Amino acid sequence: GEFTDSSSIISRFQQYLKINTAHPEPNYHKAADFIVSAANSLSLESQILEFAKGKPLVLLKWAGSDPTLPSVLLNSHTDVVPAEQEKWAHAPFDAHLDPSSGHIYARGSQDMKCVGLQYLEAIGKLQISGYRPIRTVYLSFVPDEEIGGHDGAEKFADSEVFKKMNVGIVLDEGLPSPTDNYRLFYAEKCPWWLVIKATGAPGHGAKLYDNTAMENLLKSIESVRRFRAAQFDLVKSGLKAEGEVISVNMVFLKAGTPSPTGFVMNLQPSEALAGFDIRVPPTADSASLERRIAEEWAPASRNMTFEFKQKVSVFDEFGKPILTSSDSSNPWWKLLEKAIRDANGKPGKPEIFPASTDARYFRERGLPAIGFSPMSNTPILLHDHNEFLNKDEYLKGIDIYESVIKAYASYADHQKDEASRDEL
Ligand SMILES: CSCC[C@H](NC=O)C(=O)O
Ligand SMILES: [Zn+2]
Ligand SMILES: [Zn+2]
Repeated sequence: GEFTDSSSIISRFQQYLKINTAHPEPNYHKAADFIVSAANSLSLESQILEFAKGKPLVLLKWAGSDPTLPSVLLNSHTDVVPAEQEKWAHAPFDAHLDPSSGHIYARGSQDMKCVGLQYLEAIGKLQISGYRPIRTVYLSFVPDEEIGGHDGAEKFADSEVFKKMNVGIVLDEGLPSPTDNYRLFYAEKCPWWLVIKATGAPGHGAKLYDNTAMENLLKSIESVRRFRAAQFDLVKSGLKAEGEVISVNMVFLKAGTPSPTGFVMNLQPSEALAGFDIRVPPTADSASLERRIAEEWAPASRNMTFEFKQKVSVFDEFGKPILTSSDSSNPWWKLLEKAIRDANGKPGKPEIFPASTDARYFRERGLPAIGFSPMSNTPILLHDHNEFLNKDEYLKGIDIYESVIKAYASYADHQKDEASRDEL
């Protein structure tokens, strides 16, 4: 039919990609209208929630036959990161389909407009096949993820509406895989955004003396670099996965005395700052990292101070690391793996997501949440220039979700489900 032929499916994806929802001025209303009209054509119940003004969240519902069972939530964010238009081969909001490769170039093609629309396309296919869900399936299209999710998923997960939904399992974004595996994430690293500041004696640019701000800062930077290299070596040697090590990258340097032509060259400044994006896995020894920061990276003994611009705890309110179990205590994990295999895909090993997603707001509340974006044989281009997804890979992802949504919405082992929620 017209709805399920692959050229209509691809052109709907392109339409969604063409809506410019890049920060700092995302066109959220246009995206919300697009989603609501797609939902109408599938006869899904829809509502727009505005937890923060100008930031609509679209919530869709596909009612199940047994409303007493905990529901399935399929989450995706509608916002995307900005793109440097001139540096792309094809404009980031043209959704250009390259006829020879089949790649669709657009900001959001991997992160994560693909997933949001694949959920809907999969539901459309299931409806046409005559399938009726037992569990209720909800879809949330949330704003704000790329700037922290505080006005999106965080407020949503905190809301009365959310409580009434009685969610039992959440699916959210993952990462592409360059191999034919599909990557699955049970946890994510926590962002610690650190600014260290060195102070020291100012003086003549020609003079050698101790305790300058620059020297004090450089000693810290050397120490951070050694730590970074050691963590990275663990990954390079294959001893640890990317998700298991602490990442630290210097993201800014600020020092010097400005002059009309640049900087004063013969004056050693009395202050110097550096910023670091640190990501801490929930499995890491975060207490020892805290000591390292206070004792080695910003020691008061070297005239240094530090401040966190953001410091997300790796622990929940009971002091337990925030993660979703991927063993037999979590039936959703096995179901997902099996559903992927049933659709001829290969599930990978459980991993820790290297950056942050909205999944943490659901995991924090004790809900199982799995990060999964069905993109295999695809380079990782999130936040990069020329982000693309191949059209066949997109279509394959819809088949995968058809299998996954059917498995989840049909899963009716009530007792087992309750047991696994208690354990989590
Ligand atoms: C911590 S708020 C920013 C969230 C962002 N998420 C995806 O890239 C990230 O930098 O991981
Ligand atoms: Zn994302
Ligand atoms: Zn992102």
